[in-house]
Order: sequence, then C-alpha cells, then structure tokens
Amino acid sequence: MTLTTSAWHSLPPPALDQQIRTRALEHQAMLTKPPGALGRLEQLAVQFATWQGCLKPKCDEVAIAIFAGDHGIANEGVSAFPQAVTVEMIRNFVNGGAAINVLAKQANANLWIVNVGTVSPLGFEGENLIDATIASGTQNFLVQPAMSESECLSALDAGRRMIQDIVPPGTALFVGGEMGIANTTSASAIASLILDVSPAQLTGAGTGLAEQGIAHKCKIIEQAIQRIKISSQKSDLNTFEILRQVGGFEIAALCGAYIAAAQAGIPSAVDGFIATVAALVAVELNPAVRDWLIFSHQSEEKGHQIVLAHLGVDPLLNLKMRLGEGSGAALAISVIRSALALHAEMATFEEAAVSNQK
Ligand SMILES: O=C(O)c1ccc[n+]([C@@H]2O[C@H](COP(=O)([O-])O)[C@@H](O)[C@H]2O)c1
Ligand SMILES: Cc1cc2nc[nH]c2cc1C
Repeated sequence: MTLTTSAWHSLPPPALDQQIRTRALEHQAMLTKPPGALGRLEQLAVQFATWQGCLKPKCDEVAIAIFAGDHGIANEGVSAFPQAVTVEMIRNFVNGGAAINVLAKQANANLWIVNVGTVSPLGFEGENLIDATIASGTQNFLVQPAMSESECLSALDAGRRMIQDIVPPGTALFVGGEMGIANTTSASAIASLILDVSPAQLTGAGTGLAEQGIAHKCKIIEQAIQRIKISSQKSDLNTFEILRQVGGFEIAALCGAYIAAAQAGIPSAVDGFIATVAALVAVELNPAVRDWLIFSHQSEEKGHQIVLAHLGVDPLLNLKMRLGEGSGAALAISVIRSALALHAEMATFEEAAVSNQK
C-alpha cells in the first residue's frame, strides 16, 4: 500500500481570512499601549482572529487528547524508566492524578486519553479513555520497521478520528499530548532522518538518562538508521516511510490529529520534543498545517531546539519542562486567553482619551 496524494492527510486546511487579519492588526494598533508592547500576545490575538474569522475571537472551548502507546525499542534499554510506566500512567490519567489532569481542570478543558497500543492490556476502563489500539506496541526498530504500512496509516487515522468523531464542533483550540516510554528515542530517530541531522545532535536524556545512558541511546539510534539506510532505497525513504520505520503509534496519531484539526479549522497547541516531531511529520505531509500550529514551549530535551529552528518557530514559553503529556501546551491556554481578553477588552486611545504617538 502506498500513500497517495488523494489520502485525507494531504487535503488542505481552510484558507485564512486575510481581511480579518488586517482588521485585527488595525485594532491592535488602536489599543492603549505602545505598538508591539504586548509582544507575542498581540500576534496570538491576530492569529486567533484570522483562524476564527472573527475580530474578537474567544478560546473558551479547549479539547485535550493524550495519545499513549508502547515502543518495541524500549527493549534496548533506552529509557530511564521501565516500559510498564506507559500503562501505569494511562491509569493515572484516567484516575485524574497526572500533571495534565491538574492543568486540564484548571483550564476548564475536556481531556481524553487515547490508548493506541500497549504491551500489556490495560485491565481498566474510564469515562474519558478511548480504545484505539492498533497493536500491542510497535516493533523494535533496531531490528525491523516499527510498524507495518497499514498500522502506520491506522495510527495516523486514530488522530483524525479523535478530531472528527470526538472533539466537539466549536472547539477553539486542540491541545495534543503523548505518553510512551522510549518515545524520545523514536522522535530523535524521526528527526534525524527527516532533517538529516546526526543522532548525536538530537539525542537527549528523555525521562532522565545520565551521560552513559544517552551515549547508549544514541548508538542504538545510529545502528537503527544504518539498518534502514541499507535496507531501503534513498528515494523510498519519504516522510511516511520514516514514520513507519522508526515512529510510534502515539506520534503518528498526534500527527494525524494536527492535520485533521487544521483541516477542521481548529488550531493546535504543540507541546514538547516528541509533539514537535509529530508536528514536523504533519508539516512534511501537509505543509499548510504549519499555519495552524502554536508552538507552546521550549523543552529541555536536547533535540527540541533543532526541530523548532527547522520549522522556523519560536515557542511561547520556556519553563525548563520535559514532561510531555501535553503539559506545556496546556500551560499556553491561559496565555492565549489573556491575549484574547486584552485584544477584546482594552480601551482604544480614542475611548480612553489617551494621546497617541507624536
Ligand atoms: O515533551 C518533552 O519534551 C519530553 C521530553 C522528555 C520526556 N518526555 C516524556 O517522557 C517519555 C519519554 O521519555 P523516554 O526517556 O522514555 O524516551 C514520554 O512519555 C514523554 O511524554 C517528554
Ligand atoms: C512518571 C512519568 C510520567 C510521564 N508523563 C509523560 N511521560 C512520563 C514518563 C514518566 C516516567
């Protein structure tokens, strides 16, 4: 099965409303502040006005989905934590005890957990738990492709279904997150192959590896890339094939969700390193999706800055976080809401009888 251009993921997002954009920029210029003094908050307000085709946009309805899955590459000792943590954290998400639960509650956002495939069965259910199991984790990509072609397409589709079937119409922002032990190894390998940057420049501590552990993880990625380069023709190593070879179910699902959200006219807040790599794959598959993404924070994970730089984006926050599960993106919700409130509620120079520029 080959990925054709008629596939859903290459359909374009809606055109941006340039007239509203111009009016929103003009409105910003009238507010009682030196032009540009609210920095990125001004750009956020103009972006939301453009996305919503509305001069005074709102960000009340926010949907958060955490995609979780296991990775065969975990068998190579590339994480500081055991693979069992993926299922254990899914249970924690369902029970409301994880960081993302606290942040979702604070932001009054709906939260879903999407299980895309773990090694051990979950053995529990939850009101906000969606079963989108593709297989019991990916294969170990040191020795074989992580996914079959149909598994990779199904994983992308799990993200599309989340947006089209679950996220309510009228949602102003989609926050995507991921959870999967060893997924920084997968994300580093994807980024290395797409960007043609050496694994050494991208491989970091993940959940907390020490120097020796990082060196071992880097070697595993180098060996896997060697295997793939020997077994594939250079021309066959397109974005989809890279995702299939070294990706994860949750990374592919997140990528599918970003594409489908953009197609539905919903912007997405992108989280840390793994989420940014999922966004990179989305942009490679469908370049116009880039205009529908907000890069929320700079993660501590080593490779993040390189991927952000390639995308030409500057994230909103730098809180020295490296948690994942959508946590940095969820923190951006309050910044966005402040930006929109300022845009809608500040007085203009005329209304407040404040002298404008000389
Ligand atoms: O978002 C990030 O930048 C980030 C950086 C490091 C680790 N993580 C999280 O930690 C897990 C992957 O780390 P590791 O060491 O098991 O590859 C996975 O569940 C991610 O959500 C996330
Ligand atoms: C405890 C824990 C929580 C996480 N959340 C996202 N990735 C994680 C990895 C670990 C190990």
